[in-house]
Amino acid sequence: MLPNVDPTSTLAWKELDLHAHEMEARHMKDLFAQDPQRFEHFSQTFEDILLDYSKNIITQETLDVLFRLAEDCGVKEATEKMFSGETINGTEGRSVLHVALRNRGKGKIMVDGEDVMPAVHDTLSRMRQFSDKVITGRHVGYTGKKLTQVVNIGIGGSDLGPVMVTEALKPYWIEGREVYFVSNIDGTHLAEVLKKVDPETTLFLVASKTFTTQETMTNARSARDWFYQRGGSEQDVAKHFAALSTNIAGAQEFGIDENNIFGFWDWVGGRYSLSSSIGMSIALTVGFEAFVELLDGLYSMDEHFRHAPLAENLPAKLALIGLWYTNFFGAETEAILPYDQYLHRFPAYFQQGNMESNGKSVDRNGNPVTYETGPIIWGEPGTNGQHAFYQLIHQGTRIIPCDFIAPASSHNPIGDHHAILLSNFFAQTEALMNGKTAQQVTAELRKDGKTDAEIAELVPFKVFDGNRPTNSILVKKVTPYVLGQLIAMYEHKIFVQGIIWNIYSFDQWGVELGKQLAKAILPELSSTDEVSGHDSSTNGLINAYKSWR
Ligand SMILES: O=P(O)(O)OC[C@H]1O[C@](O)(CO)[C@@H](O)[C@@H]1O
Repeated sequence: MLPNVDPTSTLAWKELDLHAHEMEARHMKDLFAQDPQRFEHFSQTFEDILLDYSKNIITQETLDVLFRLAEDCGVKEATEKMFSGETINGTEGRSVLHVALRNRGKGKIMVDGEDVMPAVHDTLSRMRQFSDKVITGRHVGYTGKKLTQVVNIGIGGSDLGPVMVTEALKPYWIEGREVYFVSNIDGTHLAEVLKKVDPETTLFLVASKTFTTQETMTNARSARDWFYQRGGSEQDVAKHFAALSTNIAGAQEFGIDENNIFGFWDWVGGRYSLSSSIGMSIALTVGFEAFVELLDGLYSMDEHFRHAPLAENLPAKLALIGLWYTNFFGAETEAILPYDQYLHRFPAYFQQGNMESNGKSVDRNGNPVTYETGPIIWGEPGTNGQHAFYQLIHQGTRIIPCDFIAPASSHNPIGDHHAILLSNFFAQTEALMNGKTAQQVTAELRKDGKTDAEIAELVPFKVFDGNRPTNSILVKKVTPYVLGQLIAMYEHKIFVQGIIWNIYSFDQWGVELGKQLAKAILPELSSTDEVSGHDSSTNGLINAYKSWR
């Protein structure tokens, strides 16, 4: 059982409430002026990752009380429970053990009295054999050609992780390999991918934890039909289709050869599954060695998270700083802004990771929470975002804490591109923190030869209040290892926040209602009768669709 503490009942929460009122009146500029060593005091390096959290509206006192809140809510105790396989996913009665998938240590991890590590190692070794065979051409297609194209069919956690990682690790792709992803039920997604691949050289991965997800199964069946229409036979499915799933029977029923079924376990949440067999598309694209480096990175951050005290714990710090704004400053959203084109799906990946985990309004006792929980997560790579939505971050009415992420070294050191990119990163966080005063604006306008009247008119529009919080995450280079560390850092951030908010972070009941209703509506779309059983808006939309199609 997880600790069960209403965070608002703790002294720390009450102190934070009062302290936030004081801090609202402070400007980060002054905090920097008062402490010339603020960067040293509010930054931490872990291996090749530097987290600078000095540009936040915090003092050491803020952090101390936040750490106390985490202690009072049992974060450390809960962490141990997760790592030791306790049933912490209360509403589904499951352990939460994505950390076992990348446990590179020798320790056992027990679930219901059984060590899960032998099965994890066994699956990894089957994945290694299979990916090696496909890459080297020892597993070939039905006409004897090498399978150089991979199409991963999956959605949500069975798609976003592999998409994000394969994109992030593009510089590590094995030459000649191609990977495509089909997730949306919109036939366009599948059709456009199928235009690019050749049935003789394509390996389809049906990635679904449950092997029942409507979108995935529909896409998989259509892909198999396409394969048949282009000369593949039922026997050939064994060469061209593999399944990544906990539902072995379902995969067999689909016709997938048991040698091509790579299982995982119900204690792996979909959105935490990229290091399970769901990562097969990653291994097939960058090779198994690089996949193992990714696992090593995940493991190193898991170990750091598990053992470092809260005051030296990167995921815990990110979690607490985020919670500070969500619960005490009214922040509704958080932006993740990678200054690395390869990381362009990182925000989308953690949009699911965070919002599906902590988008909850009932606590672990089943009572409505009286405080805000998971923020809205969004983001785009810099510098594109600068020319799109940064205006609102700088001068809008809302506070939007932002994480800026960048590598010091680019995989593509063309001319001065990387220096320009990083100058923008540094400039943005500086501008968001410092802002620009009316005096500064006035002086600039005067220099430009504006009259006093013009200056008076323009100043209000050109002032930046600043005091907009950012975390800067600078890494040496985005390698598979560092990427693994970044992923685990954000995963554990989500975990810490969920524990403090006293919610269950590893279920997702909120996605069920829409699925149920869609199933009920589907037959109504093909009937000729006018639909009248819904509210007038839903009836009206369905009937308009039927008359227009
Ligand atoms: O891997 P599956 O079982 O197809 O599920 C896909 C996704 O659907 C969800 O259950 C939400 O609808 C996610 O949690 C999951 O990642």
